[in-house]
Amino acid sequence: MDDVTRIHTPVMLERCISVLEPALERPGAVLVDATLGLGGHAEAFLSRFPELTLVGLDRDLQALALAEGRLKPFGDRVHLVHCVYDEINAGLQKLGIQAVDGVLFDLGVSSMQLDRAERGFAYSKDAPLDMRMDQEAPLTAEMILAEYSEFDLRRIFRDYGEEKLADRYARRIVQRRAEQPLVRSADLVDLLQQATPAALSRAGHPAKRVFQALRIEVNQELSVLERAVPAAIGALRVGGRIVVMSYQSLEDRIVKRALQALSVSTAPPGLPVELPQHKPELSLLVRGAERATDEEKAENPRATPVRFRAAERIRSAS
Ligand SMILES: C[S@@+](CC[C@H](N)C(=O)[O-])C[C@H]1O[C@@H](n2cnc3c(N)ncnc32)[C@H](O)[C@@H]1O
Repeated sequence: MDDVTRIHTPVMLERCISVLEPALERPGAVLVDATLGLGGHAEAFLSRFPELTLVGLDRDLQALALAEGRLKPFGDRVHLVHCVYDEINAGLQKLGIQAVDGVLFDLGVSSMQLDRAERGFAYSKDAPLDMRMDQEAPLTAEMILAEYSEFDLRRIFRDYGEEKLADRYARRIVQRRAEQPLVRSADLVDLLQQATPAALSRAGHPAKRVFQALRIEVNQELSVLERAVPAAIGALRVGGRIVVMSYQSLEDRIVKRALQALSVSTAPPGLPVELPQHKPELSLLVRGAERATDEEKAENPRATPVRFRAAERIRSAS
């Protein structure tokens, strides 16, 4: 087993188990781990529910290879699929599975992706500007920095990084690439540090938000998530449950909207009562977004920003 799988502690594991448990006790239950990563959550679920079948999705081939080794002891109870999670239904169809009892999303990058410098996700490690979760995907961070217009760079830094200095950083990148391309993360970090006024350099690392924005753009994370949550809900049988853990507000906003949209009656107010009403398909299991306990945050700093949302499917699509 690779070292990275041994040191990884799954975020809010006991909470995930307690929320999904009522749905997974059914004989023949199927859980989709839509963000398999290193298989930490998956391994715990397979151990806790001896009859459970697990379908693990990931767009990262290295993650799938590591998880495959870790989950080998569970034999044919495990099915791994290399795909983007909005392709959940195609993945299930290939396996001949019509509906599932639970879906778990633990969004973002894995500790392995951050730790392996060559993947280019960490601004603290010099590496090629890659940032692809799927090593077969066509777009890298280097290509974005070389090819996007100043307007588009500013837009992604502002919209995906919530970066106040988006204008300044986009302008500097365009000036710099006219002389020399940006190919390594250290080149970009240097440029951002030099472009940050001293008064602002105390408000966190200047590269943090730009790296987040580039990663989101490279992997089209937000548009994929917008499609994936409704698709996952569509795959749940009635009584099935979904848990989503997000690590930044842009993702959490998408998850919140997707769950809320299906948990309220969608009939516009003021319509005569005899008209057919769209009844809610989901019941929210958590009020707002739950956070990790102080104890868990102290033990596992990755849990600090997590926002946990969950819902149960109470009706099939109308
Ligand atoms: C935070 S890690 C999951 C860790 C996992 N829960 C564990 O306990 O080991 C997130 C994983 O989701 C994968 N991922 C992120 N976005 C994805 C997407 N759109 N489709 C498929 N996998 C995705 C990443 O490649 C990464 O391996």
